[in-house]
Amino acid sequence: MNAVVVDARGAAAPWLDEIARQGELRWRVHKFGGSCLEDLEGFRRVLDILQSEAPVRCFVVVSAVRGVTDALLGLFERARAGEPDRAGVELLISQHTALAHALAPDEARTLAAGFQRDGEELAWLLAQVRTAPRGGYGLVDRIAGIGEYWSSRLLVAALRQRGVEAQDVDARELLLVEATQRGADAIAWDESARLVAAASARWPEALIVAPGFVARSRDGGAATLGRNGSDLSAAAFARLLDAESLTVWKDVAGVLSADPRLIRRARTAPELSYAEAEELAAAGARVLHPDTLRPLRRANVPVLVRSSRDARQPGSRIVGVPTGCGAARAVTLEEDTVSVSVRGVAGSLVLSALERAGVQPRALVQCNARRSLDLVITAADRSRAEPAFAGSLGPFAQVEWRAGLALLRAVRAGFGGDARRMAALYTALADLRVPILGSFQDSHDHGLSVLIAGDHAHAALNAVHARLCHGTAKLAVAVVGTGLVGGALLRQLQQHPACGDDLRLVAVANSRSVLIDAEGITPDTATARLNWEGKPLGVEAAVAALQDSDAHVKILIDATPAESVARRHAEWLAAGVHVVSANKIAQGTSLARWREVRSGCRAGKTQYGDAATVGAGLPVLKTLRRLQGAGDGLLALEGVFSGSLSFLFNAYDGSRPFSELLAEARERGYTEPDPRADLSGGDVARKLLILARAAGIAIEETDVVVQGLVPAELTALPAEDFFARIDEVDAQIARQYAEAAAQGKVLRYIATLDRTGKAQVGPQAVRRDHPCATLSGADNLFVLTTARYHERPLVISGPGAGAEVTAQALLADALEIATTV
Ligand SMILES: NC(=O)C1=CN([C@@H]2O[C@H](COP(=O)(O)OP(=O)(O)OC[C@H]3O[C@@H](n4cnc5c(N)ncnc54)[C@H](O)[C@@H]3O)[C@@H](O)[C@H]2O)C=CC1
Ligand SMILES: N[C@@H](CC=O)C(=O)O
Repeated sequence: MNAVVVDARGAAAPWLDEIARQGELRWRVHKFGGSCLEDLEGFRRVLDILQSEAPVRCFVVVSAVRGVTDALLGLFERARAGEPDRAGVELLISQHTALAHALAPDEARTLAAGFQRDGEELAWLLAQVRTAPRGGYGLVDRIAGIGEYWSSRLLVAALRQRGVEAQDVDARELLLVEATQRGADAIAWDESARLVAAASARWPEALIVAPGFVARSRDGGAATLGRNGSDLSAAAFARLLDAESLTVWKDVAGVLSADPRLIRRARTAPELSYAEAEELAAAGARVLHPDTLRPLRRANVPVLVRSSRDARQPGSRIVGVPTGCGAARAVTLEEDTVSVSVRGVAGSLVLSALERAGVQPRALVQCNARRSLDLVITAADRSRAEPAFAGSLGPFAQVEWRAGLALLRAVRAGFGGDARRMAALYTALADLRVPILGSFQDSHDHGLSVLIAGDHAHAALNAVHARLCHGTAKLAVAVVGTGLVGGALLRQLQQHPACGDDLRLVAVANSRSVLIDAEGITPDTATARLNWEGKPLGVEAAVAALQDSDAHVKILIDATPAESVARRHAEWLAAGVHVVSANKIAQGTSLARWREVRSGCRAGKTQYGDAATVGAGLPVLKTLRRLQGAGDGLLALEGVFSGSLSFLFNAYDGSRPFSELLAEARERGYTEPDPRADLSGGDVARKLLILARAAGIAIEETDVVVQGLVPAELTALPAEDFFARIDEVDAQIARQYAEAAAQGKVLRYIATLDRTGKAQVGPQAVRRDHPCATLSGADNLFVLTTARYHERPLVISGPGAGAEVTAQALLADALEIATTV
């Protein structure tokens, strides 16, 4: 079956039919720059990447080995100066021969012989340079392109050595260029398309490798595509092959949100539009040349920019309509600029004067009504612009210059129309007390530029980048525990609209490993990445990641049952990290530990989110605290505080063993990781202690009378042995149930507390119409009698266990802290 090919260019493109006839599989084009092929290790990384691509149809475009094109141009210049450098030629031959021996021993001799032959030809060409017409420049394309041929041959041989079917093709037989044009405009698209279609019909189902940078001019001579020409070659092949994608492999992780030399925390922009990427390129970001993007944009071929040094990273994706969060894709800074304000003449006159002087304005605002034009040019261009104005603007023009400025640009489509984003930019500058001397929205609305004094430039870039590109960095979160509750939390985080923007997940940990990513972890991928990339660093590493983060609010979420994690809560709180916990140990064990948490909060001016620890997020603690705050003291508290025990006793009627119901409660995620924590009454006792202390009743663990359901001899057994003897629990429950039934009652696991601190938890036989007897599922019940809720108590009831409700309590606590800090 033939693939249906739609010509995204909207023009007739007969060659596409030919490509389509060759089968359903679309090509993926890969481009490896010299930085990827810098040495043996670089080649090996490239080979690994390509091996993992099979069996997709790959068309690979390669640059010369790093430094080789410059070396060839150096040889050319020395030849022009009459200093032929035979040793330089030999050096290149031996460099490539060594690579051949290491990468493809089976074909090394043939490759070496080829390099030697080409080397002889190179030496001959260099010898002709001095006497050749046009100062030898007619030969430079033949000389400069040799490196690409050599690296493509090396790569093919190395692939074959690894058993990958590969074939090299000569790009000079496929890409035709007009000598009079430059960049993408130079490519003779229709003729090149016919050549590619005809050649590709003969290509086997193999990986094809072509040298980048080189092409053929219409007169049949060798041509090259200029500096960074390999990127353009790859873009041209991607368009001509109607490729599924073009991946440009570099030594950086993608398109960065700022110049990494200025912003240490510059991060990879996950997605950009072609226009945004072009805007960045025009603003000087060394990503992809706009010439590379233009043909792809027209053909709508997605471009991936990835690092061959870390092929696991997804890199940046450049597409027609990007999605994703983040207020700006990137922030750029042009230093050494000057502003010029011209009044009293038509703007068109000013612009043509600049054009004649060869000066490209970096930003401009025209006000027709006031016949004024404000524009920004580079300081270097001023020496050409000033005389041009003097000669052509006439006597009425008022020209005002201001030097020592910098142009800071936030790149993102629609930025200038989004009040929230603009406000974020202005606020970042206002916080630094940096005056905005002018603001310029580009005509295509791909971003907004502001003009500031040059001496503020770096601080301003930092602040704007932190505010716009790092999410708003309002809230950084570390999640410890990725089990039932932690897993549900990660899913909820993924769905939350603030995620990735205002809220950044910087660390995830479980009992085995920790994953840190200051740029933000996509919650969806967190567990997979933790398993794959995590390191056994301990929870402290997650806390350090929070502390390193530039977010305004840093929150550690504890979704573990671990004592070792709970033990550190107070310390982290004191160090400025807010803690949100489902883990009840820090507040529900000794009074001293509860007090440490309180003093941690005071010392670090931090908050402790504990809604999940009682009633799985039912608004019990919050209500109790509000009553306390208003002077309404607790007189008594009674109810069912365990979701799992509620479920067990609501369902138990003697027809199924208690242990069978326990298995179901575990399956539903109601029990503690070790269900004996529930059956022993320990979990309920912890909740009672947390509630009592929140109500100002400072009782100790030993003050709670606990009657459990686990026979004493089973409490200390390893879990496996306990489950092997679970029928002993069944027998005990069956007995207690029968005794209660004989009195016309049912069993419920009830907690009680009075204002004197008398506290107990345990099974009770209650009448069938008792409020605790009328619950269903895993519902909890909290009956609060207070000074003001005296005649009729305040009752809170609802699901008291389960991963989803518990996770939402954690998330809600974290968001509440973020908004109240
Ligand atoms: N299941 C429920 O309905 C509710 C549970 N909770 C509490 O939530 C917490 C988690 O419960 P589940 O998710 O059911 O447990 P789980 O056993 O499914 O998951 C526990 C997670 O914590 C990690 N962990 C254990 N020790 C650790 C350590 N020392 N350092 C780092 N990570 C460690 C484990 O690797 C695992 O990822 C418990 O404290 C539980 O009491 C609170 C309210 C309701
Ligand atoms: N295991 C607990 C879960 C919530 O804390 C319970 O059963 O209530």
